[in-house]
Amino acid sequence: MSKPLAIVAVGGNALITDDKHNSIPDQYLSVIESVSHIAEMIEAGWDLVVTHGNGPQVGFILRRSELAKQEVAPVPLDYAVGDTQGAIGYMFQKALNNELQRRGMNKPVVTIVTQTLVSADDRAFNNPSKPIGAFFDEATARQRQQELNWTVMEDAGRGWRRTVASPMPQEIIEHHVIASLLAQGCVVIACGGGGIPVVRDAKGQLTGVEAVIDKDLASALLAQQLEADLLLIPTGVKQVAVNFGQPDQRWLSNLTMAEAQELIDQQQFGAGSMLPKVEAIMGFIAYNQQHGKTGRGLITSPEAIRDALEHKTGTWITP
Ligand SMILES: NC(=O)OP(=O)(O)O
Repeated sequence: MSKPLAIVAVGGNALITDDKHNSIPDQYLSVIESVSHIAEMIEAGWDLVVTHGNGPQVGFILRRSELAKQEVAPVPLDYAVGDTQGAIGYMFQKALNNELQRRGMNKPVVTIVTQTLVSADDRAFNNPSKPIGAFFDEATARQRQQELNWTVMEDAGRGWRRTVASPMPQEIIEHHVIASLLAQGCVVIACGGGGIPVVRDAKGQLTGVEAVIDKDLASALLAQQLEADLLLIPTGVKQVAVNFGQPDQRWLSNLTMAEAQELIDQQQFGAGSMLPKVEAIMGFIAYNQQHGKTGRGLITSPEAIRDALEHKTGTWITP
């Protein structure tokens, strides 16, 4: 009997504990911490694809490129996404290799440069809404907007950031390769930063485009294409809450699709924080409902994954 398959989608922000700890070695320490929980799932019998965000990191690459523009040619955004797939994938690959070896598990780990198909007509290209890079105060963000032609926005109460276009993912181009590697017993790291956004012309040729895809949406699409049993989105809290941060805050163990939609309509989930996670999982569940599949969705913190899989905590989203 084949093992159950989980897609685990780790956020790029989760690798950066605060703005004083955003160096590559600091990020690697965060990766080491998160892979210990991921390795527990592998030990418990799951096949795994680890996907990851790249919001802060891709912004850092663009900023380095901007600062060095007198000396070296700039990095186009699709290549910057590719750069983050390599660098963050390397962190997860190395840390997972070491953690599995420490646990006596001989399992290959591999990172796949992943392209994600988007539509050239996606209206997101006219409305840059994906925050990337560092957080600033409003005055600094506005200054960069004027001087460097950035688009900027306030990000979920945490500060101001640069924004780029974030079109809807339509297809994970390499999903058959990922499935084949899973069948060979590999742990696969894929869809980094939501995948490198590409468009396909009438002759089937792919061209990279300047955007950053939401990693939760790309992970949900990959979960559909691989017919995964679980889409797991680790985040900063053990459970989703209603009235988050208020005296009447209430943690949720289970959310049906109808309940989740009602809470979205009540604007209970923050744009750019819990909302995209809930919506991504709802998209996965809706696809499963339409196609007679049973895959489920779970939101919890990395350290609570084991308990959440035993339904002791976490928020499960179900039909
Ligand atoms: N690409 C992406 O969604 O990255 P973050 O999760 O880091 O924002």
